[in-house]
Amino acid sequence: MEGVDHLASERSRAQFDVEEMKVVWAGSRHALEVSDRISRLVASDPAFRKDNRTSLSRKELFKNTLRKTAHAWKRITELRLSEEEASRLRFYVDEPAFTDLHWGMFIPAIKGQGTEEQLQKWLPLAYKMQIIGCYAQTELGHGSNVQGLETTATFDPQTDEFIIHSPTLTSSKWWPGGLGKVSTHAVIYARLIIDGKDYGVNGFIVQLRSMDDHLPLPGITVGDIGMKFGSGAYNTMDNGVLRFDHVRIPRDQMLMRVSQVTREGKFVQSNVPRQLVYGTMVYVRQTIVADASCALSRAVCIATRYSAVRRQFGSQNGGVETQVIDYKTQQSRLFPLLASAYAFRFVGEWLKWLYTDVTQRLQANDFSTLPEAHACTAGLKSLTTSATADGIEECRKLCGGHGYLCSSGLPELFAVYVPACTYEGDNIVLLLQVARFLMKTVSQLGSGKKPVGTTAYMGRVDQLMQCHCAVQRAEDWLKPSVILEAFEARSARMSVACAQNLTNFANPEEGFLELSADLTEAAVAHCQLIVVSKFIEKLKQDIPGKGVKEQLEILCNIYALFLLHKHLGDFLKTGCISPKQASLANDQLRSLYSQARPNAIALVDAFDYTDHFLGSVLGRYDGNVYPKLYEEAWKDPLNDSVVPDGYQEYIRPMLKQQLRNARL
Ligand SMILES: CCCCCCCC/C=C\CCC/C=C/C(=O)SCCNC(=O)CCNC(=O)[C@H](O)C(C)(C)COP(=O)(O)OP(=O)(O)OC[C@H]1O[C@@H](n2cnc3c(N)ncnc32)[C@H](O)[C@@H]1OP(=O)(O)O
Ligand SMILES: Cc1cc2nc3c(=O)[nH]c(=O)nc-3n(C[C@H](O)[C@H](O)[C@H](O)COP(=O)(O)OP(=O)(O)OC[C@H]3O[C@@H](n4cnc5c(N)ncnc54)[C@H](O)[C@@H]3O)c2cc1C
Repeated sequence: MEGVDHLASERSRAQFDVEEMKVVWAGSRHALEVSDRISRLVASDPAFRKDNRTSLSRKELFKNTLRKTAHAWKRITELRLSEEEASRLRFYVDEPAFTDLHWGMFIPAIKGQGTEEQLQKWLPLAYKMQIIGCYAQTELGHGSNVQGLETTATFDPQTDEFIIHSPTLTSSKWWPGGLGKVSTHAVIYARLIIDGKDYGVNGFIVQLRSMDDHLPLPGITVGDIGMKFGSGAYNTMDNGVLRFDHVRIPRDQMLMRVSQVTREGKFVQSNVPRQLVYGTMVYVRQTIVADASCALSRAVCIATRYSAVRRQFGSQNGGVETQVIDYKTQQSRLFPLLASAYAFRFVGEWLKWLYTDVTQRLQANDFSTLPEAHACTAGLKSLTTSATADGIEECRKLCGGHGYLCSSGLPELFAVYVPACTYEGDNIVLLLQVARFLMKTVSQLGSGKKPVGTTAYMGRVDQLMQCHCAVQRAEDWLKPSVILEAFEARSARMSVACAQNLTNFANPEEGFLELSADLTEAAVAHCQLIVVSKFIEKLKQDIPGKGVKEQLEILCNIYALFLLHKHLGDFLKTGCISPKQASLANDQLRSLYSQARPNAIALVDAFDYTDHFLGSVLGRYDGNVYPKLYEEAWKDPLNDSVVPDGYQEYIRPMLKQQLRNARL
């Protein structure tokens, strides 16, 4: 029935103030106001319609994206939206586009690695979109191994230029989003060669296309790399291929904050660490963690609403059947994902703070927290994107058969999201970076250098190697100190075990390769500890609103105990908890699911997603699923005609043949 809220009774069961929870989710009252206003603006604009994406051809899809991005830019300028509002608008338009890379990587790369003069020259053009840029680092032959990039930038002292060249097929730039068909400029990464000497990989601004007719400039070959996973999905993006044939750029187009090349061709290293060349990746990894909570919460919102609408079995005396959300198995799959969405939100907030802090320190030439910022952004990007990709797929299964329909919104969400496990650093490669950081931390424990920040707990390693979990009753698992100690002990013991195993190898690098699977598990344990501890820290804040803090406490405990249950092997093997304590944790978890149940719909309402953004018949706010699913099916282009195209050509002759055979 149109206009009826089928989930009203669910909403009336909520034991907390949903409006206040919306503020917590958004981060502040101001952020909620902006987000709410902009999401409605997008939802009410027919130009941002997105329900036809899966039936468009690649060319139509791409042109449609160009139209939407142009319209979005028009609205941003007409309404004089602030940077915050404009970024929310792009978010709610919900279509991967070249603008993500222009605003998300090209501009940050110039900001982070350019000199003051370079910022003055390039940023105004980029901010007004008078140039459009992308981030061209990865090549056909190398992505993870940035030091293995082959593109060269050779300094020519005669002309005061760099000659950018792709010496091999594998040196072709491959993957950069926005490169294939749109970008006029790119920040490219190439080996700096002066007088035959290789100074490693640096960033350069290169113009790719003519500002008059958009044709590639001389010496440049550029195009799209082809269709990607899923229909619609990430195919709105023109991931590209790019080759240079001795393309000349002025010397001042090398990004020179980290190192400089003088007019005489002298290489000068600033007093900033070389790793700052990788700075844009640190920035983007941090935004990807925040984005993980958005993608996961979206899938969870769909699966939770649908689980409350869907009924199967359990009818007594002809009464209504059981809502599938009331099955404990459904709860044990769904509620940890709901809790994870909140956990990732808060760790994302914290990571943003850490990033801002490290940026301010870098400006004051304090580089001391850079290794930790790198380890945290790399590790949390890996942890949250892997969990989110798996979580979206689990939500699809939680919706049964209907979850497999594009109209559920889940297949496209999954297809758009999964590459997050690969881009901005393959998730395993990033965990190995965390593992290196942990092994370094452990190796320095006796040296008097006290671990700080997220590894501060390692400073109590002696105690953590000995401690015994104090849990005697299931309720003991609700104490934050008990949870923290278990996670700290598990992480410390796994790292120490790896460090000890490494000493069995004469060559530490060989040992690192041999033990790399164990090392990634230690890294995961450390990253999960960070997420759990940041959730617990969040709960120490003053959180207004009836019942809001209580609900968050329930979710925090679900998140921690679910992880404990999932990684029981780690906790038992390291002797952090006993089998009896593991079973008490499981009892507590079941009880927490029951406490979360009446609040589940309100907890997903707190994400404040419009139906337009969710793009899901199953996740509709009003729960009016069946008539809309039915309606949606008839909109499929296959249903444009009753008898399909191809009947005369293929079906009819086959049927006739069968008829003839039968008569024989
Ligand atoms: C609508 C919502 C929008 C949300 C957000 C939108 C933004 C757009 C988002 C998505 C669109 C997709 C865009 C995708 C873009 C890309 O994929 S760009 C390409 C990204 N590529 C990678 O991530 C490559 C991964 N590889 C690396 O990062 C590195 O090469 C490496 C794996 C770290 C290894 O590097 P290397 O071999 O050079 O280094 P090591 O020898 O291991 O380490 C040397 C020391 O340096 C330290 N280090 C390494 N990296 C960093 C860093 N980034 N910062 C600081 N320090 C770093 C490392 O720890 C070593 O330190 P040590 O010597 O003290 O041990
Ligand atoms: C949708 C999408 C958008 C992208 N956008 C951009 C962009 O805008 N700009 C850009 O420059 N790039 C972009 N990329 C490229 C992306 O950053 C790389 O694909 C990514 O960094 C992974 O590198 P790779 O492809 O070389 O993987 P590989 O490193 O070749 O990975 C292959 C396998 O090898 C494993 N492996 C690799 N090294 C190790 C190791 N040391 N130890 C153990 N296992 C290892 C990995 O775990 C993986 O299983 C994009 C990629 C995708 C999919």
